[in-house]
Amino acid sequence: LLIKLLKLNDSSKKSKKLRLPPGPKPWPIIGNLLEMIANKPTLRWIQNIMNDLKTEIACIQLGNVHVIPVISPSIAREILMKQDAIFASRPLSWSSKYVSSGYLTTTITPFGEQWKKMKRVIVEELISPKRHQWLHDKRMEEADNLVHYVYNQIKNGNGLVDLRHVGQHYGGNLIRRLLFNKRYFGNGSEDGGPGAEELEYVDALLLVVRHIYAFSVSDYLPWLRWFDFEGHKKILKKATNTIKKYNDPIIKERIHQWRNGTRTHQEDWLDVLISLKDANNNPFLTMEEIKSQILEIAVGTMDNPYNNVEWVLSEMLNQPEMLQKAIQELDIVVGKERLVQESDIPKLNYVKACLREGFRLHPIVDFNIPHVSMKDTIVANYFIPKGSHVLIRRQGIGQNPRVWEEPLKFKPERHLKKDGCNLTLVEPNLELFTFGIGRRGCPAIILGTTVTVMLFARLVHGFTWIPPPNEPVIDLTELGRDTTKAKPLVALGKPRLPAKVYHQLMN
Ligand code: HEM
Repeated sequence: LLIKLLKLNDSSKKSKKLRLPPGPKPWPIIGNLLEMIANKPTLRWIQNIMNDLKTEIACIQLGNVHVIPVISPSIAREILMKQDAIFASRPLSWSSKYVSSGYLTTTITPFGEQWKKMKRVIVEELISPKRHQWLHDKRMEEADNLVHYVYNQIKNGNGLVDLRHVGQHYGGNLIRRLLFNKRYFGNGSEDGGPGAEELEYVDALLLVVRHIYAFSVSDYLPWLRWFDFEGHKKILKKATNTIKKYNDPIIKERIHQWRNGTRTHQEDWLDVLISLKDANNNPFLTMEEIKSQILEIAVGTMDNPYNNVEWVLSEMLNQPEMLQKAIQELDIVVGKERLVQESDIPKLNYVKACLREGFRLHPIVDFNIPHVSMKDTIVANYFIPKGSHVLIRRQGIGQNPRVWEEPLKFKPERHLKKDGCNLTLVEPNLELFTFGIGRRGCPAIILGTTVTVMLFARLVHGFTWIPPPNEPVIDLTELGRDTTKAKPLVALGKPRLPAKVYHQLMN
């Protein structure tokens, strides 16, 4: 025991010699929380601190938590590749516990057996290449509905289309199709658009995304956990309950159908989750696990594709020669007699270069999901205490002037490889941050890529887009509190393929 204590003392002396990354001087107990409260939005406050200190890694103390924002690819690699095992946990917070029904899920669940169990289920059972193939027709159904809906909106209106709305509901439709094999919870809408239920559902999913890691004071001072100063808990409770209001009766009914033998054939992810068995042939997942994992998947798949496509189209409407290049590629690969198919994706390198550029310049949130250090460690010669929350800043990395030439310019060409081989949205060097890497990296690279490319390619190949008359140059201002576009992208659309291509969708 004595030797152990001496060793511990020695290593703690060593680590104390090392400094924490630079950051504002913290107050006792509360750290920099007062500054955080006084400098909303927190994202901009943290960006300003790093800019003022000219640092690529910082330390901001919120209560007793060291928050470590990072904008350097090499430091990100040190954290997510070299020391991946140390940084493989997630924060404990009221919000993540509530949304995951007590950490029963994958993405927001801290490192441990439950996370391992659920991640294995996702990787092996829901998104394996074989399962991806199995779900192909369902994805195509929603890709067709996307074109059908936009076509109807143009035909029945003045040609103006809210492309944020379209992208969000394509994401919502797709995830409901994969999870529950349905587009509508209620009667839906004949033109292919959302009904009142889907509008409520998608709004609730987006509210959860926005508030789950929203820097609530009570998450950093556990003795204040009963308070809800910012109102985040109220919003999260309401949004989570709205999602459950739609999901849970379907899940309950389906479990009942499998148990009483009225359902025997798997059609979607929900059937797969219910049918999993343990070594004794008992259900592998409890009803609570299925409910919370389904909620998390719905939340986690919503935001990236629509945000990426909205920004990329906005940038390209302001630089029509780029839009023309993408259309040219699509016309060469696909022609004008049919719609884009998933099998075209490997050949659409310019299209993928545009989407990569969107992920570099305009990721939906600057902060990646926090990674928590499970022991004291050293990164970039700085001391990182156990329990620190590392926030890889996706936009900080993507716009880092040390890494990218003219970092604020939208230039898809920078991603094109000379050998013309199949470009992907992945960045193994972390010089941009799309799916992450390592133990906590996104397991759904194929699905995420497919959804994003299909949304963009179908919109650009199926329709001609120009800015609306009242906004000849698309306003590229970001919302203050996060990196989404301040104003939804509305553009003037016109079908560009022969009428029969759209009419086939109506039959
Ligand atoms: C374009 C679409 C998508 C993008 C850009 C994306 C990006 C990300 C990112 C950045 C992370 C966090 C990585 C980290 O913590 O270091 C993540 C985690 C995750 N994503 Fe995705 N994602 C996408 C789509 C999806 C889809 C469709 C699913 C469906 C199953 C999914 C499932 C997950 C899961 C389960 C995790 C958590 C992994 C863990 O904590 O172990 N993602 N994703």
